[in-house]
Amino acid sequence: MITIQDIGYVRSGTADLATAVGFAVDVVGLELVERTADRAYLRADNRHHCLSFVAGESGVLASAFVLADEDRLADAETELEQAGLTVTRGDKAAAADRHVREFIAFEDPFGNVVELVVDQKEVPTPVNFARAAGITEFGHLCLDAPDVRAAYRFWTRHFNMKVSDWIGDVACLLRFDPVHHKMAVFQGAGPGLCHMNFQVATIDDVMRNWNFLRDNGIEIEQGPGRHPQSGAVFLYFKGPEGLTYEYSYGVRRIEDDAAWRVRYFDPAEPDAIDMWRGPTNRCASQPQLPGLAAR
Ligand SMILES: O=C(O)c1cccc(O)c1O
Ligand SMILES: [Fe+2]
Repeated sequence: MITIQDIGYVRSGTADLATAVGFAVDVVGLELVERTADRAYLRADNRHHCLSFVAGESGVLASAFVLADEDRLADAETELEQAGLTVTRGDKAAAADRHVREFIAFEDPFGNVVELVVDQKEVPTPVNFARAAGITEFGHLCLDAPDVRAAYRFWTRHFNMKVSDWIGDVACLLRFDPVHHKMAVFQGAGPGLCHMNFQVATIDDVMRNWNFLRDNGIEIEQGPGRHPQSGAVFLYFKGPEGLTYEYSYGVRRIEDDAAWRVRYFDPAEPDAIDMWRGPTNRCASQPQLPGLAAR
């Protein structure tokens, strides 16, 4: 069993570094920590970064989770290899590029590249947010997979993940600490990053951000709404090259693990992911729950 302590970062390729960084800073509100000719690192909390852009082909390169130490990393490598996966060890330069001490990489059964890292650099300086979006932290990441049930089996068999809620067989919300989910899998045609989430401090931040995004002509994909699963008030919007961002406030915590009963929501219901039944504007690259076809 591989014990994940936290989510680490999303690493994304971009064909237009300046535009990707401009959006992450000026629109999302993240702090630009470091920028070179072909790299940019952005942060939302005390992690050195939770999002990095690499100049080149656009598209997600990896999603990272944090393990406790190098012995756990070695055990993870063994377990994944025994499960038949190909695992590669990052060399010193690659680790430095990720601001971690050590890492391994593998592809999940659907081709999502996952990195398991040890000692992600912590930056104690308060985050110098580019915009007062109210961000408190990198909240969760959501991967795509064609078979969400199989993804659930993979992530719960080899990792300390538990399902918190299902949305039919099209979405699975997973936890590894008291937060309702820091990882999710949504049905998609192939591998991919469905979205990355940032928690904001208040419901007012969600609504202020909504107005800010609309005033600036940003494509709102869905929300403001309230997820019936985590209870969070959310807003999805689209960044350059199809990267979907989510702000949310008020995610539920599951303090009594043993007492939690997994729930199974019907994706055909109009309130499957938004109890307010608000409009949606999701496009082909996004998971489209059957009940949410453009209304
Ligand atoms: O927060 C949630 O419950 C949630 C539900 C459906 C889809 C999501 O992205 C979520 O974050
Ligand atoms: Fe989400």
